[in-house]
Amino acid sequence: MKHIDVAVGVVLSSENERHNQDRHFFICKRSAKQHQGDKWEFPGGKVDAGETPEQALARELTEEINIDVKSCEALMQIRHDYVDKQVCLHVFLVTEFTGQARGAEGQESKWVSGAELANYEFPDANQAILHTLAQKGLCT
Ligand SMILES: Nc1nc2c([nH]c(=O)n2[C@H]2C[C@H](O)[C@@H](COP(=O)(O)OP(=O)(O)OP(=O)(O)O)O2)c(=O)[nH]1
Ligand SMILES: [Mg+2]
Repeated sequence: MKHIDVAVGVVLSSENERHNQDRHFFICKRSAKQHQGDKWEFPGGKVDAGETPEQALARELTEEINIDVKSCEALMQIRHDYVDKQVCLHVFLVTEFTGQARGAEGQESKWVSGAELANYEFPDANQAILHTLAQKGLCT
């Protein structure tokens, strides 16, 4: 089966808020023709040959959502088997960036609160991300 490494950025709003619970997350909608199409995602993409996951993260977030990552931390790695593809997601928490996040490839995108994340359909592999964010008190 096809195996791919993917860099994924959980981008947190940089507003100077007092409570973690108030922080917002930037999410994008995958296009209908992509793998796991029409689902929402944390922006990111495939790690190219010769790239580290962190380098891929910076490149993909510039391409897809127009930001420059200034600070990030590794959150977790998730291996997941879809019927047609095996993915390893290298998930980072992006805590500082410059630029205005937007769907730079024409995709639908939005900032949502931690509580609102539950209202969006993500690929199955993302359950573990939402669980970890909840454990860290970043979403409910
Ligand atoms: N970006 C992203 N990908 C995810 C998430 N959850 C999840 O299972 N995936 C899977 C779906 C895809 O199989 C893979 C991402 O690959 P991709 O095809 O979007 O990579 P890419 O951005 O390089 O896309 P492309 O230019 O080839 O269309 O990871 C997520 O939250 N964000
Ligand atoms: Mg992508």
